[in-house]
Amino acid sequence: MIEFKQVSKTFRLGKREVHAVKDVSLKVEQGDIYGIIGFSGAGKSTLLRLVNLLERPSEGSIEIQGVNVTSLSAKELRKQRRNIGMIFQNFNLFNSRTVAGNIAYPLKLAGTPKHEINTRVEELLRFVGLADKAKDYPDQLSGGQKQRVGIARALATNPDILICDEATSALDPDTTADVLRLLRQVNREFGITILLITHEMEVIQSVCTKVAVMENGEVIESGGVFEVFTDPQHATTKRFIRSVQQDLPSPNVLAEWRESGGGSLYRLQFKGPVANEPVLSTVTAKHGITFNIVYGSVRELEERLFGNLIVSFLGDPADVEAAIKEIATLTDIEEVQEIER
Ligand SMILES: Nc1ncnc2c1ncn2[C@@H]1O[C@H](COP(=O)(O)OP(=O)(O)OP(=O)(O)O)[C@@H](O)[C@H]1O
Repeated sequence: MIEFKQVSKTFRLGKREVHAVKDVSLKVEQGDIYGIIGFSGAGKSTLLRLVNLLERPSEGSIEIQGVNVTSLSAKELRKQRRNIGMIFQNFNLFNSRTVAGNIAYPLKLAGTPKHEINTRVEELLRFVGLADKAKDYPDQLSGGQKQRVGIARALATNPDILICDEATSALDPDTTADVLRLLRQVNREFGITILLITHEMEVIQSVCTKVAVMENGEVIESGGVFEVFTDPQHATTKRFIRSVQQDLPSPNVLAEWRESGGGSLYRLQFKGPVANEPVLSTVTAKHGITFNIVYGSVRELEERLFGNLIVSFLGDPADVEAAIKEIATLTDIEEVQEIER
């Protein structure tokens, strides 16, 4: 659907070169909600501008639906752009036009007949839940409503791809959740492929199917959201995941536990169906030991369960060791060493 092939983008600032994107190869499949996450300056916006055809790569190529867009003529580019809807952090609505006028704008540009525009605008207003706001102006709307107008406008020309540039960064958590739900609906009902950039792991966790983590212009890790969340490889990815996942008690609680003579703590991770199985109780009972759950969380990612438990084992040390060995054959287990977060 969208394929980056060894794409680099270098900006020249006088004698200085800024390598905004370095050798990025990524494949966004049809129907994906693909999230690109990274800290400020990682190269996310530049990558979007390359898909959006606002920048040309210094090296490599980008294919959209099998077409190498790096070699298109100006006319072909305009046509291709109509197939890509875009929403923005600051909504980018025309304040002088009504809600209906904003949504109609891209259709007017495309030369759509007036009666068709009216029907389409009504349909889109209903879809985004703003049927009663057609005649309002953007200034009269909340942030979440403005972004709904942005989404309706982006969908007006029936694009195959929707690009979201930090689309929820200016919204509060509840409104963010509403807008993300709407994006999921756009993806499911219309089969639109979504490519989004964000610096918030919550967004990736709640809506994306795939994720790429960027740092210093490079993609340092990518894959299915469940896989990346449950088995992150890179320190930066782990940092992002920690921002949404309370997977350890606070340092104070851990210190208190150790000071009160609490034994070694182990972290168990359960992924997918095994999360439902009583691994701990079965194995500890078999070895004649007991366990204490000190901390725990179970979350759902991409409709799969992912559990994280911090436990201590009580019993004869040899039995505890044997039980831990057996648990390790069934799921991930490691001793909790660190107190620092
Ligand atoms: N037009 C430009 N000219 C020169 N340098 C640029 C240009 N656009 C981006 N850069 C540089 O490229 C690097 C990547 O910037 P980019 O905006 O893509 O990062 P980002 O991950 O989107 O960051 P943010 O989240 O802050 O928007 C930065 O060092 C930035 O200063």
